[in-house]
Amino acid sequence: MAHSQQTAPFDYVIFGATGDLTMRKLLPALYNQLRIGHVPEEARIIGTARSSLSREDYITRAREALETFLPAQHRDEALIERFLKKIHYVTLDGTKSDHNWDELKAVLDQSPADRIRVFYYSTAPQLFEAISENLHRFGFITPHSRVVLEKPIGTDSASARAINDGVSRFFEEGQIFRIDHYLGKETVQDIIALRFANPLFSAVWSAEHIQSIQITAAETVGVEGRAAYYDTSGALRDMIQNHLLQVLSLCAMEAPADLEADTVRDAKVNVLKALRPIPEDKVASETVRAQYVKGDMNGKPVPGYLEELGEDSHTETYAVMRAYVDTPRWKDVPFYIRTAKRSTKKVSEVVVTFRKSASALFGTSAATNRLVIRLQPDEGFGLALNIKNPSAAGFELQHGTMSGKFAPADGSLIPDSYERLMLDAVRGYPALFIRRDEVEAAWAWVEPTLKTWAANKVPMAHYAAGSYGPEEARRFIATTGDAWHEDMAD
Ligand SMILES: NC(=O)C1=CN([C@@H]2O[C@H](COP(=O)(O)OP(=O)(O)OC[C@H]3O[C@@H](n4cnc5c(N)ncnc54)[C@H](OP(=O)(O)O)[C@@H]3O)[C@@H](O)[C@H]2O)C=CC1
Ligand SMILES: O=C1O[C@H](COP(=O)(O)O)[C@@H](O)[C@H](O)[C@H]1O
Repeated sequence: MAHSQQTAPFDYVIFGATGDLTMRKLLPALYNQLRIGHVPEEARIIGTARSSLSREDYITRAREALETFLPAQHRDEALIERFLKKIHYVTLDGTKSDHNWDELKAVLDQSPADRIRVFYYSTAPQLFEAISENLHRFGFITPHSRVVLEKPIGTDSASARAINDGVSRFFEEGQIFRIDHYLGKETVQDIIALRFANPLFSAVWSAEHIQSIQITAAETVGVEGRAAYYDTSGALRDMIQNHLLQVLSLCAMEAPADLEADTVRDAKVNVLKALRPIPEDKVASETVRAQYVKGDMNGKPVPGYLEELGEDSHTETYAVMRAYVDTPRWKDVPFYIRTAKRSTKKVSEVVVTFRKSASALFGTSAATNRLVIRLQPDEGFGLALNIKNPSAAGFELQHGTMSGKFAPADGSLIPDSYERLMLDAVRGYPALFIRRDEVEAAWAWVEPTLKTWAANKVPMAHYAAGSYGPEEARRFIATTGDAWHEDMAD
């Protein structure tokens, strides 16, 4: 995935520029890239939304966002001023052809015709086709244009196909960049480095040596201000269909011949297509869904999901699925995929449990080797090993852990995933974006579970906010002889 850090001058046109995502992630990401010298002087950011705002009004909001969301060590008043000068704002309803497109044209026409244009759709996906159609109608889509699509790409296979078809009427697949911000995480890319740059792991990365793999993304937050979206989505659609299946495909893919975008994406989609289907009559035994009820977080009482929502709901805030990748490499190895809101602690990690040593030398005293790839926070890895207990009189084993940090060599902070992704879209570098067939294969696999859950054929379990999850999940993983990482001895 080596590529140049240099970026040509660009115009970044953000639809949804007044929204939460733009303020919290997109503007800080572009600022940081300017700070480290990856944004050329000519680059401009053109925010658009329906809200009627002057450029000054918008810049005031953008300044507040940077002051709120930039890490303190990155804030630099002079640089913030330089960044804000790049920003324009056009009041525009992207779905209406009789709106303010002339004003957007006037701003874009100030740049040369071959200027790279990135259209970032930070809006609900139902708007994507209409915005694309208007961009086409008014001649904004040039050969140097790309479009970035925010998640969710649909709520099931049919709606994902409709969104993809809608955008594809106006953009070539090579111009479409579907965001999965987990792929922009440096630590997620570390899965590739650990697996393929270390013979230590590549030699044992198969069913012969691996007993199971757990992939967890747990959060302490609830649904915050996004209840309206979340309640129509739920944990499976929000986290598993996209982020966690991407992590799974990086863990399970065959070695790609090179790190070109399509070679890696081919390898990933092969995994998604090899996922053993979970038919509707198996959903109850292969998945767990749950909702948090009131509990305690850091000693403070927090309400349950239904109380936060203010109404009844069958939306899950916790989801577990057991996946099998039906390839010779992964014969019958369970992959446990788990996500939770209002969990005990925030942690995203991959836990690889190796099979027990076959050597008779130490009897049953040798523990299993375990590799923990900590995606966030405390980014790094730990490898649990058996070593000799030096204080024992005879020959006794004890557990030792070899660990390392995923940290930039120059001591700087790990960049936020949006920094890498937003600039990769400018560079036209799609390796860390999801191809259409990946999105659709992922929906196809989760769909029977979604349907079965929607029909309430699987009981909704409950867990206290601030806990690791429901008791049902503990019983579930034990049925295949495993335990969750937090319940393990080491
Ligand atoms: N927030 C987050 O952390 C994440 C968000 N996402 C996704 O990103 C997208 C945006 O999320 P978020 O920022 O939270 O949502 P918000 O509701 O905060 O923002 C939506 C934005 O879209 C604009 N908008 C709505 N309708 C139109 C229209 N017809 N034409 C132009 N602009 C329009 C709104 O402005 P106005 O009303 O002024 O038009 C606003 O700027 C969603 O699809 C979300 O699922 C994905 C991952 C994380
Ligand atoms: O896409 C989403 O991701 C976040 C979690 O992202 P992370 O980088 O903090 O792990 C999640 O909170 C949100 O619900 C979901 O839409």
